[in-house]
Amino acid sequence: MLFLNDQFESYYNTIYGKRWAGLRESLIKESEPIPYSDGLVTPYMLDHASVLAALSLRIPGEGPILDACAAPGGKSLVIASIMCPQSTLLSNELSGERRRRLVKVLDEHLPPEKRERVTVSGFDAAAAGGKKSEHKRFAAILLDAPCSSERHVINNEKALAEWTPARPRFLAKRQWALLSSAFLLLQPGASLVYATCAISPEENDGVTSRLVDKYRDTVILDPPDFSEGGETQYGRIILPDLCGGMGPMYVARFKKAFLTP
Ligand SMILES: C[S@@+](CC[C@H](N)C(=O)[O-])C[C@H]1O[C@@H](n2cnc3c(N)ncnc32)[C@H](O)[C@@H]1O
Repeated sequence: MLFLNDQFESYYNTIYGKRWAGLRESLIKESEPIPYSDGLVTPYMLDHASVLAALSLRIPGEGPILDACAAPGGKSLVIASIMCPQSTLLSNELSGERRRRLVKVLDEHLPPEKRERVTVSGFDAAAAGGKKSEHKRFAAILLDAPCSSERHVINNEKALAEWTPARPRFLAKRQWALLSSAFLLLQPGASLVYATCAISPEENDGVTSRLVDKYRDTVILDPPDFSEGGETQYGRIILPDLCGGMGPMYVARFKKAFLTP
């Protein structure tokens, strides 16, 4: 079934030009998740682009890792499967209902020795940076932020009918609150990955550029290592039209510098 919204078409046509028709078609097709099974008790179905995003996080030798927006838990499983024995993972999710799903996913897929090092919490990750006591707490942070999710919107009649350009604008603001908060929670020298499944650059690079501008003395851009997709100004984006149906997935990676006195 093909749904249409003129504002949506015009917004993405302006951004992607001639590429939009093909990209649109690829977003309408169902994604094809594959079983991720490394270090898990039972495989979990994940889009390969999500695996690449989670694997982008530089895993510390020790210390607490935060998955700031974790439900339903696919990326937490990937991180838990590769984290070092001296590390713990805090899988955080604001929504109570989604948090219950997260716990179930972790319980079902992680072996006991990994599961006992993963804790689930439910704080507002956008507000956590406002607490000085939380600053520099984490040795690595994954922020897989709530986003435009155009692949969902384009396939959902109601969501598409309700779409206006205010949606990416609103979500970019929400992502900025989350990203700037996450940066404060990060230890000097630690790795931060900001990922979304949005194709709107107002989110993605638009949000990353605010971090780079605001913390220019302490943010170090650390582009992700994977080669899938294309480079953007600050990160990489995997789009389904040119990546065999994978994605969308935008990934930017940063390190926090040690400030010299
Ligand atoms: C893109 S989804 C995360 C997907 C997840 N990382 C995975 O791989 O399965 C974003 C999640 O962030 C949660 N969220 C939204 N705002 C939040 C906030 N302020 N603090 C914590 N979680 C939040 C949403 O409820 C949603 O479950």
